[in-house]
Amino acid sequence: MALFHVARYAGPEAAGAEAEADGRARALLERLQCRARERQQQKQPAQQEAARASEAAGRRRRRPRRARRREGGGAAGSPHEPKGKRRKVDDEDTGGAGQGRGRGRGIRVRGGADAPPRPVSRAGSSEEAPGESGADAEGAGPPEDPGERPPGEASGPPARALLLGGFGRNRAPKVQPFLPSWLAEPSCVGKSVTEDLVPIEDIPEVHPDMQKKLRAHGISSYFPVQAAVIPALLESTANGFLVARGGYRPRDLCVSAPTGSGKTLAFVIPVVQALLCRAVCQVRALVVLPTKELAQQVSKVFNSYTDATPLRVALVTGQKSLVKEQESLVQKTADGFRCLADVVVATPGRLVDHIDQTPGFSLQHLRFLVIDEADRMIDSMHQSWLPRVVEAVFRSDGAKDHPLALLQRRQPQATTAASISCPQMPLQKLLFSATLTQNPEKLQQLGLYQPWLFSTRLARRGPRDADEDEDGDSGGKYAFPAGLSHHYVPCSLRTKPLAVLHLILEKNFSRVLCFTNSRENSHRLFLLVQAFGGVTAAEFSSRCGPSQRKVVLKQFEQGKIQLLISTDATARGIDVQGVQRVINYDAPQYLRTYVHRVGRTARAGKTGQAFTLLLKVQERKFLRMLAEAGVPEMARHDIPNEILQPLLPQYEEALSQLERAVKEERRQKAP
Ligand SMILES: Nc1ncnc2c1ncn2[C@@H]1O[C@H](COP(=O)(O)OP(=O)(O)OP(=O)(O)O)[C@@H](O)[C@H]1O
Repeated sequence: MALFHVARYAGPEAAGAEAEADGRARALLERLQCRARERQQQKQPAQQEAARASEAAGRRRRRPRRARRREGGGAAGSPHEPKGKRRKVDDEDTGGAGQGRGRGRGIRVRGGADAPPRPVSRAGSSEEAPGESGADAEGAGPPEDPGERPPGEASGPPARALLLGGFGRNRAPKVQPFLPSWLAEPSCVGKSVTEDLVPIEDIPEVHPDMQKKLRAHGISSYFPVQAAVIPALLESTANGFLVARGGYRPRDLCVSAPTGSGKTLAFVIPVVQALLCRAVCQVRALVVLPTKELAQQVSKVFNSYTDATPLRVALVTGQKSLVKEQESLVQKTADGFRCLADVVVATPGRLVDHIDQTPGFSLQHLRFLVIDEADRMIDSMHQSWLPRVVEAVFRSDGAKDHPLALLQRRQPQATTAASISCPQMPLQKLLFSATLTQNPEKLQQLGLYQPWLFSTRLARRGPRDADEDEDGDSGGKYAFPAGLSHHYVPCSLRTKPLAVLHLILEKNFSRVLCFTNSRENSHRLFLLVQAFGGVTAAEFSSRCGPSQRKVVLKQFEQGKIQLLISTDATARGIDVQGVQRVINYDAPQYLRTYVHRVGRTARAGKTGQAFTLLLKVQERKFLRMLAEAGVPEMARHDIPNEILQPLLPQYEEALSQLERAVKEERRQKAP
């Protein structure tokens, strides 16, 4: 854009000869340019300072405001213009130099190459911010007569000129995510439950009586996770469970190992052994699990290792009435209450009910808090069960002047000479899962003390990786049982049930656990399979009552049910012997769900197969998710239409039966 208009200067002098005027104008122009340069050089330090300030202010300003200023304004007298600046412009306007001075300063910059054109006279005053260099204005648009530049002046901005702008947001420096060292450098646990076995006698810390019990249960060697965790846990109870070694608080343990790798015994054995030396029955170990069935399974394992000992195990899941459960926890005596359970296995909701409503139920002597399926339990933290437990553990009985008040448990604080001079029973948290989160933020909710991680998988780079599991994405983060083979079956929505029937009938699959994504899907598939006939099937979901679920699981375990159609209620932890195949009728949305579902087979070193039925639209995403998860190989298993053809007539008949059954159910439900 034009910087100045020589003709306007030429005006008064042009009365005589135009050429003379032209010459004078040029001379004047050169003089002005010289003066401008001189001033520029004099002002350089101040300008640089101001430019820095302006740049900083520019960065703070929001973009639309900047744009407004550029457009409107800066015009002299603009209400947006700072007062000082306006005054300066006014001074210049009245200073007599008029356009000449304006030109001197007019060699100032425009806000940017894309700023809208403005009248020359305003251009001079609108960009009056100190430190702006007019030289750039020349650079911003060609001068009307480039030949009139002073010799040596380049057409581009001079080297020391300051450009307005630089408002572009500077990118914040990238922060490298990092994991706390306990997460980044776990104690590695062997993966193979067939090769990395440790004979029972190689861990002498386990009491001979306990070893005998293990052998009686058919266990001659420890699985890798047990060989790592049992000694670590026993070490923290080496002086009895009341005081940790040296009076120091023991570290909390986190264990991440594949499904079916024996995590349950990894805590049952040391906890039982530690409590065997207790004198008075108190709740010393609390195991919290997400589902009733799982709690029942774990309490069964505790029972099998505590029978013929004075230790008592109570199960509180809501399967029995509150009163019945209360009777298994406490007994009213003449002088108060007597505790009846050393180990309590509970679901979180029912546990809180007992903390609130069971008189005499105390957790003040709790030594071990086991959180099984820990990642799932962290998800249920909104129920606030953990703060309630911790509060109950450190509940004070009042009476500070009581002689035993000194020995009363207090919330742990920093370890100091004073704090260890009066040792108290520690509370140790033990976390177990096949898909333990590595997200430090999530783990922080558990208030772990110097946690120690045992893991079969490689350390992760950063918490970002750890976060991804919730999005269903990961990078080789979970270990799968070695004996598990993964398959997928491409099919359409219509042929999905047929594919299941084909796998069971034609391939002679027995003891199959089939997962759907909702209880409605489970129910309908069950009705359809029943209507089709030839398969002993059952359903397992929240549609069934607890007792019905218990019966179904038992029958499935006994081999009386060929196909168990279930929601994710059985996806975690359930240990049913002899499950040879898992079918994902509905593809799981998240990797964690996949890991747990397929982990119901190929347990304890056995082999198993997992089939996932995939619609065309699901194929790419699902296969990518598993590839990134480190699934060794995903075999494609095509079922050609010709194979399904013979099943079709029976299938069509079953479909119409299903339709009638669904209608009938709706009719019955209708008010
Ligand atoms: N040392 C061992 N030798 C032989 N069998 C074992 C051993 N330890 C555990 N098992 C058996 O392995 C099976 C799986 O164990 P467990 O249920 O503890 O696995 P898990 O790691 O907790 O699996 P999930 O993550 O699915 O809950 C059980 O049937 C158990 O009896």
